[in-house]
Amino acid sequence: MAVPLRKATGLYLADDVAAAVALPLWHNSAMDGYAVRAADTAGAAPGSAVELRIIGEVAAGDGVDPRLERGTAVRIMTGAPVPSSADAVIPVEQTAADVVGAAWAEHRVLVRREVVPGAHVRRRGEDAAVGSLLAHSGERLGARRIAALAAAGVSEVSVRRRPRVAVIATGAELHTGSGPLERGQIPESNSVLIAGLLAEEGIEPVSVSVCDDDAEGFAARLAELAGEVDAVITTGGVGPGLHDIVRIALAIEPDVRAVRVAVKPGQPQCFGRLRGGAMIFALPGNPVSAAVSYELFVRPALLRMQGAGRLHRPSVPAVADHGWRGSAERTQVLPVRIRSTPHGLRCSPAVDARGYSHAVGGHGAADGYAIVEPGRGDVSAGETVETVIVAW
Ligand SMILES: Nc1nc2c(c(=O)[nH]1)N[C@H]1C(S)=C(S)[C@@H](COP(=O)(O)OP(=O)(O)OC[C@H]3O[C@@H](n4cnc5c(N)ncnc54)[C@H](O)[C@@H]3O)O[C@H]1N2
Ligand code: MOO
Repeated sequence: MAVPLRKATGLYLADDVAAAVALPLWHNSAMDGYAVRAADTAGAAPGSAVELRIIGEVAAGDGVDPRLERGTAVRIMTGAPVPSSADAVIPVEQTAADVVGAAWAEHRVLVRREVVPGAHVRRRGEDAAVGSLLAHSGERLGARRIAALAAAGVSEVSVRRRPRVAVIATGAELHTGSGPLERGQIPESNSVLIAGLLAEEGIEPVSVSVCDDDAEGFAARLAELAGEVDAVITTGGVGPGLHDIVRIALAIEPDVRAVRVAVKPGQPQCFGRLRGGAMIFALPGNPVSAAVSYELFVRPALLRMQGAGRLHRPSVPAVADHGWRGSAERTQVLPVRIRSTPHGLRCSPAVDARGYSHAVGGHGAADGYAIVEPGRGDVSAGETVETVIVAW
């Protein structure tokens, strides 16, 4: 879909974008000074100044093109078009004026240094030629890229639309109101987490709801959403428990699989496509498991739906400040605090590595995750691990 450039921040390009005009648009001055013919400054030196006659002035925004004859100069300001008959600019500081004490000359300027052709001239197209590609399909339109396109005369871009996403947190224990917590109740946080993670990607969920462990009500809500949205993200209810209604409701879906992924935390999940058309990402209820699963599986899928060229964040090595217990058979994804030092990144566990799928508090202080491959065993202080920074 085509959108005005100024409304496209955070969206992904559907097409390559070429410069509509050259950058810079025309030869222009890099300095406040005098436009000259470089040849006219031949022999100029501190002891033997060359005098040039001033025939005019060009300020930024002026459309004039004064014609320089031999031995003449034009006052010119930064960004103004260099007269077609000039080939260099001399900064005002490298000249002397015809009035004692004045910075700028009125009629004649004294030049005390030779200049070469092209000096202080920003050449047409030196940054980008007309028609050259400034952005490519699949790239995210950040502020810098948008500014580049605006400068190159682009006013509209073709982008992929953001996916429509619904979020449902499930669990009879979840308390969303402001009243007192009864025994067995906990404040609901997963829908806040998932809606927030979506917002970080620029996606405003079309609906966010919290559902108690009523299997029929959940199935009905899911059927309703399946035809309306591109993806449904649920949390909780995927374990083998008696009340794990998400797993139970999804069992009748032919294109949804219940899996146990080899990641700690985040084992039980259900993924696939609902009969109504939407993708379903049924994440485990433990808050850190839900966050890790979103990062590993949901975020890349949502980026893919938008045609993004980069699906994964870069992983960066960091040295462990403190050791921790590893995970024998599964890939361990450990919330870590990360700090930058003159010798590189350092990391330390933000949670107790022995068990943290529930540790929503420590997870909140994490800057990223350490990704420890299966079979590596415990990580000792001083060892290097790969980390992915998710909040900084
Ligand atoms: N017998 C077994 N029990 C469990 C297994 C297993 O394999 N066998 N797996 C464990 C693992 S690992 C996980 S993860 C969980 C997955 O269970 P569910 O997806 O059914 O999650 P719940 O039981 O609904 O909740 C787990 C935990 O998280 C809290 N929670 C859930 N939703 C929210 C929310 N929206 N906001 C805040 N906190 C939430 C919930 O209170 C539980 O403490 O199963 C294990 N058990
Ligand atoms: O594998 Mo569960 O998702 O740890 O907590």
